[in-house]
Amino acid sequence: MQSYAGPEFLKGHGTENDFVVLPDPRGELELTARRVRALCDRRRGLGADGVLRVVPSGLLGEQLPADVPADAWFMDYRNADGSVAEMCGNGVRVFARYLFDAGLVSTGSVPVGTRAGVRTVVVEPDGRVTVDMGASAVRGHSSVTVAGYAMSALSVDLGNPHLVCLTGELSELDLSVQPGYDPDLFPDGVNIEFVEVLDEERIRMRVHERGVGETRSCGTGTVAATAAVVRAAGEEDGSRFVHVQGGVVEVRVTPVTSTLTGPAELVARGRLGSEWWSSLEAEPLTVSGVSP
Ligand SMILES: N[C@@H](CCC[C@H](N)C(=O)O)C(=O)O
Repeated sequence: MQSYAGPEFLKGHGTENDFVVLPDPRGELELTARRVRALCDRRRGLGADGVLRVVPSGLLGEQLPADVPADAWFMDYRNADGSVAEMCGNGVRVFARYLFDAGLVSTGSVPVGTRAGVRTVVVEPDGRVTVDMGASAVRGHSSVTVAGYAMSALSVDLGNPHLVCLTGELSELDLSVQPGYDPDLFPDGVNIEFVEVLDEERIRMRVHERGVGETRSCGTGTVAATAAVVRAAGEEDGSRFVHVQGGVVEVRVTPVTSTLTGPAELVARGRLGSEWWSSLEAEPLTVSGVSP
């Protein structure tokens, strides 16, 4: 019989970009790609776009970026396909919500370690959560193909890679398949944003995330999109409300940094089935490179 004494989990989201949060204060969880895929499976698991392991930076078991202190909490982020990513803008806001709610940090701003370096997060008086995302680095132009139609794209780095396409009406885009991109430029994959300018203050965005597929929001993607739109408008810095399928976030970009503000909620907490979790311990054998 299944006993529910496995690892603790929480479920949360930021504008419907959803995550399983796994508290791991002693750095004991063995979070394999198989376990991540099982947790994120929307039929056989809890269902999520990604997993956020909450671990002290010093216990991560990986080389830390130079600016991450060993005593900061670290967001060990994984995409739904089990791949590791450097940063997640919605994830880090949900992560900070967990730290505050669990009493692991007190009020004020909290530094969170990520593979892209430290990101500082603040809970606003209205309950929204803001993260300082650092500078958005524009790398140059490339192209993206959707259903055989090629569009020009701007490469923007937020610690993780993005290609932003400024396009028109978004509702007809079929993002159920991976859009084409230049694999020589992005050998590890890329997040791809499609952006429609609504007016001087508002943009609409859809996104195909690396390691996930189409999601209802992507925090780093909203910052990349705003950076591209502000640049196209000939501005040095600027703010936009970014309308995604899961809600609205507010983004500000300047030449030296950027901020992302929006809702971040936790909706459930529980324990994983111990037998289920243990059954996922060993990676299954792969046949011709295909994992069962
Ligand atoms: N949803 C995220 C981005 C998650 C990582 C991304 N899929 C990648 O592989 O870089 C966000 O809110 O930023």
